Formats: sequence, structure tokens, C-alpha cells
Amino acid sequence: MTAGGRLIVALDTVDADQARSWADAVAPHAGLLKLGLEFFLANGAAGFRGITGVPIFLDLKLHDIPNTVAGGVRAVLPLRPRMLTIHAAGGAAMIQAARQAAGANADRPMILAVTVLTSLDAAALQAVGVAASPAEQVLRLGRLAVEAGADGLVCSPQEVAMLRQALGAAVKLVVPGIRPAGSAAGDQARTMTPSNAVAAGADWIVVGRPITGAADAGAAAAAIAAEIA
Ligand SMILES: O=c1ccn([C@@H]2O[C@H](COP(=O)(O)O)[C@@H](O)[C@H]2O)c(=O)[nH]1
Repeated sequence: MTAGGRLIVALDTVDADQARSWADAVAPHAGLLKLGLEFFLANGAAGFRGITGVPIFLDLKLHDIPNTVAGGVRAVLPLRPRMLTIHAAGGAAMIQAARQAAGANADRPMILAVTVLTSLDAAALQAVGVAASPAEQVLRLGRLAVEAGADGLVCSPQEVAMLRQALGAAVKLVVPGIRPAGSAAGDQARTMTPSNAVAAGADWIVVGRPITGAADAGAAAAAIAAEIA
């Protein structure tokens, strides 16, 4: 994979024109573009189809009973996203249902299970009743998700080396919580720089605001692609 191929740019906006403009600027430096809740709730399938030329990671983080999640996966299959997220905390049956619904075609979406959101630190996790540390909980949910058939995991860069050692090279690790040196963490709690995340073993890094908040999104994406080259 080329260095730029490891970069996923999150196009977090409700404005379809803005998303297309960012997509044009960053596409030469990115392997995939990510459309999430904000964009999809505002623009739906038509908005998705308006972002062309680069594979799309559809980050809907589905989390419901197995039957409902399976229906959600089937509903977006015609859009042919390259990656699709579900929450690992939905449990093994939900993950299996999502994976089954994705089908067996060579171009089916990769089903990625979100372990512990990168915005959560130990205190926030405890506040929702999880006594384990973020790393312990990521490992628990990561194992469960992979055993249930998930193709990969979404985790923070701080857990990448641990997951690689525990789960091996085959599991795909997609890693948000990326902050270039000197950039604001914002609501992200478990972060690392692009180069450190890739050195730890990330297959893909996900970067949003450090790129889309820059005066020149294309230049910001190019700089990150160069950093991980
Ligand atoms: O645990 C998670 C799961 C998903 N995300 C998504 O990644 C991007 C990160 O954006 P930044 O602006 O670089 O913080 C965003 O779309 C999140 O929904 C995550 O951050 N953490």
C-alpha cells in the first residue's frame, strides 16, 4: 500500500458541496474518504453517490438488535461502501448478523467493529459502568468482534500495538484519534501522531479536523501522507 493509501480523510459536514470540495482537494493524497453520521443523515444515499472517484468508508456505527443491524447493512449494500462500521458492544450475535448480511461478494464492505470510542478516557468509561481500563476493554471487545467474524477493528492508536500482538497481522486496524504534532486534540482523548500510529501497526489512520479545518485541506492531507511515507 502507498503511504497515501493508509490515509482516510473524514469529511464531517452536513454540506454536500463542502464535502465534494474537500474530496477533490484530498483525494490525491488519501486511500479512502469517510462519510459519517453527520453527512449521511443530512444527505443520504444521494449525497453518498455524489462523492466519486475514491473508495468510501461509511461510518454509521450501527448498534441495535441483530435483525435491525443486518437490515441496516443490507440497506447500504447498493452504495458499495468499501468499509462499514458497527459497534462491538452490540455483542457477538449482532456482529455475526452484520457480517452475514454483508454477503460473500469480493466487493462486499469490510465490517469494522468499533471497540471503545477514542473520545473516552478511563474516567468516562468508568462513568458508563465499565471498570476496565480503555486498553482492557478494547482488547475484550476486539477479541469478541474478531471471533464473531468482524474483518477489522476501530481502535485508538494507543491500543494498536497491543491488538497486533494479541490478534495477529490479519485483523485490519482502522485508527482515528490521530493528531499531527501541535494540533488540538479537541474531543479526542486517546491520541497519537500519524507517523507513530503507523509505526505501531495501524493499517489505516483516520483524520478529520486537522485536515478539513486547515486553510488548505489538500496541503494538510499531503503533509500527513508525507509524514507516514
Ligand atoms: O472511536 C472513534 C470512531 C470513529 N471516529 C471518527 O473518526 C473521525 C475523527 O475525526 P477528527 O476530526 O480527526 O477527530 C470522526 O469522523 C469520528 O466520527 C473517532 O473519532 N473515534
